[in-house]
Amino acid sequence: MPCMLVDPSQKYKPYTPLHLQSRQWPSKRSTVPPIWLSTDLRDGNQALANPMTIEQKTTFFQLLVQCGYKEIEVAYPAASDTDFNFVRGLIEKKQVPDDVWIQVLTPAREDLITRTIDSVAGTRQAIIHMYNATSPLFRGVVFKNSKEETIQLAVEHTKLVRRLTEECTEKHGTVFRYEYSPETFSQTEPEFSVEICDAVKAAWGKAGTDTLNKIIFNLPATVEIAPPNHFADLVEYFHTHISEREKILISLHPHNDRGTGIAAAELGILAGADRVEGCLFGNGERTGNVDLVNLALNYYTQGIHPNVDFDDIQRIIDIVTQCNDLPVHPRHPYAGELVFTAFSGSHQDAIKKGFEDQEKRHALARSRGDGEIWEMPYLPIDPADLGQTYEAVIRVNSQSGKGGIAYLVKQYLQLDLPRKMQIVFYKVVQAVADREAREMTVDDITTAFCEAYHFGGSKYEGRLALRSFKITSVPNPDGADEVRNVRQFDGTILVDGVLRVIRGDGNGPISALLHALLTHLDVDLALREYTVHPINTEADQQNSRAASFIELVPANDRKSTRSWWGAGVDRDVAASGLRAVLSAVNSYIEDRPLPELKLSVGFNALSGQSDVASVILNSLGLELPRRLQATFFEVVQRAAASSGGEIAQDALSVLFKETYGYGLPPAQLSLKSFELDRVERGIHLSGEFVLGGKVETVKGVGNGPLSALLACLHQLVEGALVIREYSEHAIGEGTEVSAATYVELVYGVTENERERKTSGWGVVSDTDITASGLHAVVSAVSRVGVVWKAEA
Ligand SMILES: CC(=O)SCCNC(=O)CCNC(=O)[C@H](O)C(C)(C)COP(=O)(O)OP(=O)(O)OC[C@H]1O[C@@H](n2cnc3c(N)ncnc32)[C@H](O)[C@@H]1OP(=O)(O)O
Ligand SMILES: CC(C)C(=O)C(=O)O
Repeated sequence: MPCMLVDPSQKYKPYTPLHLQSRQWPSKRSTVPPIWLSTDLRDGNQALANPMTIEQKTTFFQLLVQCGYKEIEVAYPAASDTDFNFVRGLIEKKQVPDDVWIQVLTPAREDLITRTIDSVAGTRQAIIHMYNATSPLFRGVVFKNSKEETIQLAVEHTKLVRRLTEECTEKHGTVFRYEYSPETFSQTEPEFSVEICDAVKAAWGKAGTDTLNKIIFNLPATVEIAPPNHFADLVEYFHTHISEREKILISLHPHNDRGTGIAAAELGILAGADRVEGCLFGNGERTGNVDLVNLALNYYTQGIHPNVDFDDIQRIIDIVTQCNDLPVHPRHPYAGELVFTAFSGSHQDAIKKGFEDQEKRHALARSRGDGEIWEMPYLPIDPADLGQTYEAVIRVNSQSGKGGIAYLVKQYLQLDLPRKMQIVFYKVVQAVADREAREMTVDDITTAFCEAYHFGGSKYEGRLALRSFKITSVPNPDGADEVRNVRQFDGTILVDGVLRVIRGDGNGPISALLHALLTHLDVDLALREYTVHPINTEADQQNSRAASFIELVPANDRKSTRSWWGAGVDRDVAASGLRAVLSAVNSYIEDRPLPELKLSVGFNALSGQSDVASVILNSLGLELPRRLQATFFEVVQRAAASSGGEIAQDALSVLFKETYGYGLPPAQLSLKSFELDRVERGIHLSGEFVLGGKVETVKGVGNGPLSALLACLHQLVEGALVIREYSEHAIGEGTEVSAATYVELVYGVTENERERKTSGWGVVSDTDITASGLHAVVSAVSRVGVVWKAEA
């Protein structure tokens, strides 16, 4: 059986509109906040299944004071000992700040008025609030009173309030103000509301024009029975018809039966009200009292400070809910846990764009000394103003789009993804969201990003990872201008856990790396899009880094619909681009096998040199400089030719050691010990050299240790020794670290009147970097065929 009536007019009467002549409120604006009264501890409390304990009421009272409420209805003291004792406790424990007025409610009954006034005796200042219902239904059904009897009830008891408060002032010094509520105002004939309030004012007899002497007429929408415009009409009627308006504060007390309590209050204020009574988050009878937080923040978002603070709204929610045991709805205006959250794609996209635009707008405004105006799609207030973070602003589920996901990547990884990459990554997240059928947390999204793009450290490294690299600029072989110089990439990358030395040329670092990947790993990709942005520049110049994003396509199909994106971050811009390339290449290669090292004679010289260098790197930890790679490669080729065209990896490191005496006992000449001293002309070196088993002490001066050593050596050899190339790098980590040094020596000597020039390498590693360099030079001397002075 259906419950709802086919014709509800048979059961429900519509409200009676008020034909207000030339109403003013529709075209007014509210530019100052009203006086606030919190009735949480009275109207809010009386609506709870379990009214608050004294302890809870005290906590709540302190919170209201902290928020800045200056008028607080603390109880219906005649209702219970708890309420009475709570009021006494506040007073006796001096918990009421001097600038706060406590208010207490009483019906128009002598015994209850007496007890109510007794409850506040001795406090510095209090508002006595008396009410009686005035509408026809209450007059007829509840009180069975005529209009005159209703007025008489109010008038007589107002006189009683006056007498008792005056006695109390005399006895205890308490200052009183008086508030009268024609309860059920919203259902009372407007003329009768005015008539009874005029009579109450006359009975009170001492309303004045100073704010503190004004009588407060509180107009409740005890039950909200009509749209808010009707309520505004009733208020404007009262405002324009009550006598001595200047001696009156019009207060509103909206309830929310139709869900328009906020609107009723706002329109009522336009219609002439000065004050609003309500509760935090709208607690109160039935659907609640008007929500003071909502109302105040509506002012705030108009640029008007409401004179109350909700700096840490979560703390306020926590205290309120602990006290009244009522949850705040997740969609509650300003306060719900979801109100600053967008799940849907188009909202997220707009918010992301809004933040980006606002950042620029605010920077410009700051530079001009202008205000930083908040203008944000879908967010009428800055969550930060309420102590909320932006963390929850964007949350991702199956309704979300690329914009929201990109926002989170930007927030949490500081990466501003290019639009096309956003679309690609969106599909990655969507796939996870669909698979898991749940909301994606920030952690899910950042992890998905790190996994997809092998981003964020060794945990997410792909099959290829950059270890070290050098970019050198060499003149263009065509002899073109400097700008068009060729860039050479020499680097070490980890390939499936094995170090590989790779090298390539291009017109920039990225194309040089792509060339190296083609040469060594058969990866034939070209660059289609490349963007880079700084990270952290403003906040922390020291730690600023570059983020690069790269799209690669098959080299032979630049318009390909298939492409691979990569991201890389590094302090060095070039390195960030190179990391991004490897990130994209990792996606491209997936599980496919990669070419192995080629150690057979006749193979491509470029990859051959690097492959040989890779073996030396993996076996001995030495990163050979490019010229040494070339020299040693020739040695390897000769050795391989004489052993059937191939050379084993083990044999290769033995060959290297033998060729350069690396790690072997010194040959002809060695440096047994040395001392370095700073002298006026530079560095003085005194060395004990062992030459052909004989120890000789030789001294030399140079502008550094190496030139001082050469000065010593020139005392032992005929001709001249010149260092052509010198490089070094660390081997190992932490306390195990040592230095590897590579020195290429050129030796020139005149023999039989003809000049002979030879060159040779010395390679040494030592825990002392200076010793490593000196020993490398001495080692090289043994490989350039010097003529010893003794021999000459
Ligand atoms: C719209 C509002 O929120 S108004 C505030 C409502 N809040 C509360 O009622 C909470 C506190 N109330 C109470 O604890 C109790 O109702 C008390 C202590 C005030 C009175 O309790 P009781 O004496 O048992 O009376 P009861 O609760 O039945 O109240 C109804 C009586 O008060 C009368 N009454 C109701 N409102 C008023 C009023 N504003 N002025 C005078 N009399 C009133 C009723 O006509 C009825 O009288 P009757 O017994 O002669 O028929
Ligand atoms: C006592 C009055 C103001 C009241 O609480 C109401 O009408 O809701």
